[in-house]
Amino acid sequence: MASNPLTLFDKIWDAHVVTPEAAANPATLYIDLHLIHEVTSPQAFTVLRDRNLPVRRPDRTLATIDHSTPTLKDEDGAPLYVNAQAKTQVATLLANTAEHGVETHGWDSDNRGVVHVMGPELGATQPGMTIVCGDSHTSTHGAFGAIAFGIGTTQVGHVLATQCLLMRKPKTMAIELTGELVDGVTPKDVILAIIAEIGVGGGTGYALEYRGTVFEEMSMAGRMTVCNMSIEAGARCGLIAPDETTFDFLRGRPHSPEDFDAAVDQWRKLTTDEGATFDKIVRMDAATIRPMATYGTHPGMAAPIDAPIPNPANEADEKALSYMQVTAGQTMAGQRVDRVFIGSCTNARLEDMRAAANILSGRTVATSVRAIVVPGSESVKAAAEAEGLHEIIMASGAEWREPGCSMCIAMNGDKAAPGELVVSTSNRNFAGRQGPGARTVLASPETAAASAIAGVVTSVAGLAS
Ligand SMILES: CC(C)[C@H](C(=O)O)[C@@H](O)C(=O)O
Ligand code: SF4
Repeated sequence: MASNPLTLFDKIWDAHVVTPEAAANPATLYIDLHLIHEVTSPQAFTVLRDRNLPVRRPDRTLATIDHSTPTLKDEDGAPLYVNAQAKTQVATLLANTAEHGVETHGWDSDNRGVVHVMGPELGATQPGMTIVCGDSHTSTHGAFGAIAFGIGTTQVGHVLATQCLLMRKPKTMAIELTGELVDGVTPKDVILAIIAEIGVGGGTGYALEYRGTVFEEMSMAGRMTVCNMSIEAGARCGLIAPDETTFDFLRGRPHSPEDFDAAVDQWRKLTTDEGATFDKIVRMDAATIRPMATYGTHPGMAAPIDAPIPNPANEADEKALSYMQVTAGQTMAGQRVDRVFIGSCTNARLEDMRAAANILSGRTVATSVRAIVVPGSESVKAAAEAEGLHEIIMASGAEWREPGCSMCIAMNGDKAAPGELVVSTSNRNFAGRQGPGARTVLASPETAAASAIAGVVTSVAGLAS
């Protein structure tokens, strides 16, 4: 046992403290990587300009355009912006990053993508780092054993100017999954089950560490899906200790360390020491998890697809069920589907595209359903097309779009109509998230694809072959 056993979170935190926390003030934390996108950066750059400040470390800043970018182009290949505001946002980011010398993946980049898909693909996301972005799903990058969390626009300005952030140290919570997953249960089902168990506020004030064989055996894409939704449990961040799977993923990527083997030697130390204590431990049996779907208006309102929707616990739950047009005792299985969205920083990696294509292959999307498949990045799109996945997807009747946040946030032209039910692989099912009055059901790519075929919510197992 180490003399002073530490959690993974503590090790990374301690290595980045510039000035320690005191009763009166938070710690000053050094930030290794700052990811930026067009929605939360414009004001921050304006502040820099007003104060005549440069970007402190352009080399530790990486930009993309994703939220406001349309997923459709005109005949000449020009993006079909939904409105002038979206176009301006993108133009503003490109101008700001050009002025400050920040590496930017705009329309002309083969690596442009949703920020949380792109960072890892470039190898910019690495174990042991502190990573921030003006975006709540920055927790995704914790999949590599990094402390990664979302910040507000004011803080984006602080980091651009100083490469540091003021922050109080969160408490630590271990999420230990023991036992084996049942066949057909995906990482998305795992994280939806975890949030259903601990609640949308269950992680508030904590950094989560996902532990146990289930996560050790999970692919990087799966780990990113899990860590992505840590924020939906209220947690600041969520992380998984790096291992051979992590190192294999990062080897040879554009931003990976030059002396890779030396880096791996350091990264191997990034585990929670035996005997280290967490402020809280949650234990769950992996074998009890089933394919999940949400039935309400926050990600914690999730249940196995075939299980009865629970009785509302309070007025808010009642309102949520009424918004979703479902009643307690019904199952989500069998609910009529209008749209399917397979995409977002939760589930738009190559593995997710493969999972969707695998279900759609040789089948036809129900005539009553409009399904869109949106790769998370240009690299995912290219890799999927090289495998012919786009052809399988389009042959089923689903649309194959340009990379971006798309219908996850509906600020780019992709949205559902009032009352429509969308089975979505994204991470938020808040009222109106996918368009005013739209009803969102969060699920895995497998479930979303199966539901597109069936025309009703169904797990893959429930799909008549
Ligand atoms: C637009 C952005 C600030 C927002 C976030 O912080 O997460 C978005 O990405 C989301 O998923 O709701
Ligand atoms: S895909 Fe959705 S959750 Fe992810 S960054 Fe974009 S809007 Fe946010």
